[in-house]
Amino acid sequence: MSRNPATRSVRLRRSVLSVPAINPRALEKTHAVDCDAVIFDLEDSVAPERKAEARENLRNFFSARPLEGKERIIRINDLSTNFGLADMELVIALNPDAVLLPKVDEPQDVMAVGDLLSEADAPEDLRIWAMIETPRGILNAAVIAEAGRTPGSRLDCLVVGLNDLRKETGVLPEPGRSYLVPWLMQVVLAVSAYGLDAIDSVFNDFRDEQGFDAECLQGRAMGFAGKMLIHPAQIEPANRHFGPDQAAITEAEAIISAFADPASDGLNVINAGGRMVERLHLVQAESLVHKACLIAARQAAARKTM
Ligand SMILES: CC(C)(COP(=O)(O)OP(=O)(O)OC[C@H]1O[C@@H](n2cnc3c(N)ncnc32)[C@H](O)[C@@H]1OP(=O)(O)O)[C@@H](O)C(=O)NCCC(=O)NCCSC(=O)C[C@H](O)C(=O)O
Ligand SMILES: [Mg+2]
Repeated sequence: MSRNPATRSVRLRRSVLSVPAINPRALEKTHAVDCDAVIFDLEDSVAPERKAEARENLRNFFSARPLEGKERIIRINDLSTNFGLADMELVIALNPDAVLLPKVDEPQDVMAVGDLLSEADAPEDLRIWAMIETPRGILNAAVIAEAGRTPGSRLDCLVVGLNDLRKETGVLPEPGRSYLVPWLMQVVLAVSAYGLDAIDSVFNDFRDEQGFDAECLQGRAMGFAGKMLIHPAQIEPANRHFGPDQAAITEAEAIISAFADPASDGLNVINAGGRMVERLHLVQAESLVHKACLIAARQAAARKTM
């Protein structure tokens, strides 16, 4: 059985901003910025001797006021470290939308966290995201994503981490990511096979607007749902590049109207202005228009709170 990406429930994950949990000022900024999701990082952006302080910051942040209209994800330290279990206790106490596991090598890494959540009776809608950023993680991307299909699995999203992957493999940073594209596509293929989302890696040089634009365009063309970000300046371009543009919305609406025409009743394929359009394109068009509606609703809600 194959699952068409267009039939998955549509989530907005164009811009996924990482915020070091050690930085209360940056945490506070997440209320005002227009990203779709926030990753509260307890892992690599927090020094070992400050992990407890970072957890305390997150407790204070979550208890102060709810973060409206954005997915909330906590990135923990690997369970094999001295910090992983304390991070999981915090996740269970704070009940974010998801927990992000770093350096996932194999499906068992995801299952171990799933078991901890179930033993703690964590709500079913507390999902698991997995960072794919090790050579074994790339090699196992398909079996990791497949684990998301086992009954009761909470796996929802894979996030590529190219800093770690470059460190492990020796691939050098270069525009176009030519040596990395095959591995990135392996992740996209894996999520497409098992109905998950894939988020493209961070782009470190947050002042390089042109470089960031090019990488967003590439990530979008490869099939990523969005991009992990490190700086608020990256949010607007990520939203623009990973959201449907007006031309795509107009085209999708035309496909929906063409199939709604009684003349299309009983037809699986029609001529839409000289182009073959099938019902599979209708499904894609409906999904795109739904996404556009979600974005419009978010913008309207944001205007209300201004
Ligand atoms: C990279 C930074 C350390 C730069 O910070 P800074 O020098 O403070 O930048 P600016 O002066 O331009 O900041 C302007 C204001 O914006 C706020 N800010 C900056 N970044 C963020 C953020 N991510 N979220 C919220 N707010 C942010 C600053 O506080 C300034 O505010 P104000 O002082 O009021 O003017 C910094 O951007 C940063 O720490 N970024 C995130 C780093 C991070 O999360 N790292 C972990 C994720 S990366 C990753 O996962 C790699 C992956 O694992 C892999 O292997 O590839
Ligand atoms: Mg990493």
